[in-house]
Amino acid sequence: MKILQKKGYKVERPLNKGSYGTVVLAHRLFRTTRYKDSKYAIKCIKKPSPIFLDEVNILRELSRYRHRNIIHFVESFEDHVYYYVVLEYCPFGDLYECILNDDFPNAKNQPEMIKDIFLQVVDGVSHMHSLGIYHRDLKPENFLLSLSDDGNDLVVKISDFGLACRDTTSHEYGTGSDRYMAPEQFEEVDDMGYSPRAADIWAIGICLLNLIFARNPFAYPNERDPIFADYVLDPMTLFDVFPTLSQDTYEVLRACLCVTPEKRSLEKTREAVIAVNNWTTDGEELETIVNEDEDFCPSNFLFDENIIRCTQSDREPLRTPSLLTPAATMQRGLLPSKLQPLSDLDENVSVVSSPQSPISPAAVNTSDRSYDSGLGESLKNMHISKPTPMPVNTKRSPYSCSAPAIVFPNSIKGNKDHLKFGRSWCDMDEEEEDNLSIGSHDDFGAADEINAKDFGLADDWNVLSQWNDNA
Ligand SMILES: Nc1ncnc2c1ncn2[C@@H]1O[C@H](COP(=O)(O)OP(=O)(O)OP(=O)(O)O)[C@@H](O)[C@H]1O
Repeated sequence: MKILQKKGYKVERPLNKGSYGTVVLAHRLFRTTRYKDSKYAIKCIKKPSPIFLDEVNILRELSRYRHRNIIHFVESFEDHVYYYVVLEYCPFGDLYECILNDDFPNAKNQPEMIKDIFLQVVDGVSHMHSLGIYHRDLKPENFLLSLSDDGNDLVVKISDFGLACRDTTSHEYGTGSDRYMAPEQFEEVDDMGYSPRAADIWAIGICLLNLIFARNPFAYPNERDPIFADYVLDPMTLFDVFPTLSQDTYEVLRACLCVTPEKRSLEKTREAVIAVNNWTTDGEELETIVNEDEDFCPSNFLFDENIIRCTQSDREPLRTPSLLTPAATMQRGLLPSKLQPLSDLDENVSVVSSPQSPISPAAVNTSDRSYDSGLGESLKNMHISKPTPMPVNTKRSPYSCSAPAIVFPNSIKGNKDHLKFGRSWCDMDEEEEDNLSIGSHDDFGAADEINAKDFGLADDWNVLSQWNDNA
């Protein structure tokens, strides 16, 4: 019995690959009141999984409220190889891809778009926090994009709750993704733990910079990263890292990227976002022109095929796989095999980097967390020497240059060895001979063979295919 077919799903194609498995697009073979949509995303998580049960429990709770900015969970089941998590399908992929593909009109010509997206992120995070749920891995890959029911609005959905927790104080350090982690979350400084709520607020501040500049400010939030060290001394050094950063944007960052966790506030962040007129200083003229000519309309943007590329299965794998900490994964024999292909990140980074962002492939060592945030490499390529630390209160240092390109190193997930996997919710009787159907049909019903290699989606999909062959 093929479990997906038995459950009423037919797999169309892989969508993307995360750290714990492959996400596929499936359509419903038959509709009922429960399954109103024709298409669903199914996250296939290879067993054993240290995150599955927590993720499903949290998704289940969140889905009771059907908040528009939180991904909707439909159901979960399993067979002997995989756990399956069925989610609403977000046809426009994730924010990471949009940023890298330059699908989003940048900050200067679509300021309202950035504002709209970011306010939705704030809304989703506020809702989650009001339920006592903290995400701990907020990053552009985990913001999916969909359309409102009337088709007029772009809707952001927060997804991937694999690292979410309910603890108001967490002691799981190094959980999340380096570039998005709050400093107190990155490594243990004292025995006091950290607030996952405040850590989420930091992460969305980094996401805002991604949205506006397609760059990350810090490789990791530690003073070994010279940009972060400068930032701790004086947050205004961000004006050097992002020379066109506007004062309005800086005011938003002051509310969410405070080094002191207690000073971060979602409410203040929201207020500051609402007050933004210009995200960058170089867009003021253009903004006026755009705003005069045309009202902002997300649906125009979304349906323009030349602008947006929806989720494509031929795209590159994710740049931000979330991992268990190396020691924990190796001990458990859980090191995801997709770790090895991460070296291809280097080539892709150079492709997607803007011309003024001279990060060379060699500059980004994804297997080693000791790389710097790229400024040193940038300076080397620009034939100028590395700057000495900036004096406090200097608004512009002599080394103004772009921040490193948005590159996404490994996420490090906390050790969840303690988790046990209950099976009460699943289909215990459907564990044999279950497999994925890999035949797909185009819109006209023509069968189409899926070739995993073409999609660049490595191991899991190959396993699924072989498994299907052997069935
Ligand atoms: N509901 C969905 N609709 C469309 N695409 C989706 C959906 N869910 C996931 N995806 C795609 O699959 C990717 C991986 O999903 P997800 O982040 O849930 O997996 P993961 O294994 O937990 O990844 P991570 O490495 O971030 O921990 C997403 O970034 C997105 O591109």
